[in-house]
Amino acid sequence: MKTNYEIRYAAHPEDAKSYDTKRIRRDFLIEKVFTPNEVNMVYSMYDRMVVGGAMPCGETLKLEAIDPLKQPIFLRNREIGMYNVGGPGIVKVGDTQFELNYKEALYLGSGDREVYFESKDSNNPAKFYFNSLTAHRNYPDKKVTKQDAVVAEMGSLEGSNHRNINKMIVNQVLPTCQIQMGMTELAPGSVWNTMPAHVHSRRMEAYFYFEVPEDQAVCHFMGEVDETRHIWMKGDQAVLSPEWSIHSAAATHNYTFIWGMGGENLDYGDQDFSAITDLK
Ligand SMILES: O=C[C@H](O)[C@@H](O)CC(=O)C(=O)O
Ligand SMILES: [Zn+2]
Repeated sequence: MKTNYEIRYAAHPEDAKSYDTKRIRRDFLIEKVFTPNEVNMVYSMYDRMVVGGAMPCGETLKLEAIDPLKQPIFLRNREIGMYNVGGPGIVKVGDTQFELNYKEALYLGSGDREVYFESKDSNNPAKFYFNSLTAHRNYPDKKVTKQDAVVAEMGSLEGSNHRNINKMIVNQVLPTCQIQMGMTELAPGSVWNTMPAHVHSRRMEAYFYFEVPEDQAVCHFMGEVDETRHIWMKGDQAVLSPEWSIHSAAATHNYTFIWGMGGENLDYGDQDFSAITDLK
């Protein structure tokens, strides 16, 4: 197995205004989340969230304590939330193991346990997408499925944004230090997420898009309300959303995405919305 990581620094919104396409993509887009038998991580300076993916194809992959942590064990000072977006998989943590099927989630609290990822069938590999944030106390590990979710049905087909927001690793379901994660599924015919758009300067966020057909694309919008930019994305890619940025997308097909947040509070509803007609 191999672990790859990179550090991403945070940007001032005044500076980000002048970024060209290449720079926006380099700083915010995470193109390669999954590579067979590798663990990929981006250590972001936005609330020190680590965004990554593990795709075991016959090998057992370890969640290694990458150098920027300066810790011997990944979970020593961190909690992690993850989703399996591939075939049936197993996550081993200490003496316990969790079976995660498609779209099932797992929260692991901080503490000195090693984490290993496995697939049940290397021909149909599991793909674990994860977000990790610093944590200064332990909360119990918990597998979370859609049955446990707090579901918000939003939008309409007429508005091209009919979707279910499945709030899964959130404070109504289980205690966490910082992380709040969920999965939003768009109905066929709907392509817009998070419109009207919002910001929450109390929390940063990461989006991971999947269930996007190979020949289709997602146009993710970011930036300040009156200074937006876009990033064209494919399926199985993630994007960082600074605390000053909107985060919304339209695609050429319906899709599903996983959102994860960290920062000042655990209040999902603490969002500052802007009128659709105020976007520039
Ligand atoms: O702060 C919350 C996040 O941006 C998402 O949960 C929004 C979302 O899934 C949607 O409206 O489709
Ligand atoms: Zn948000």
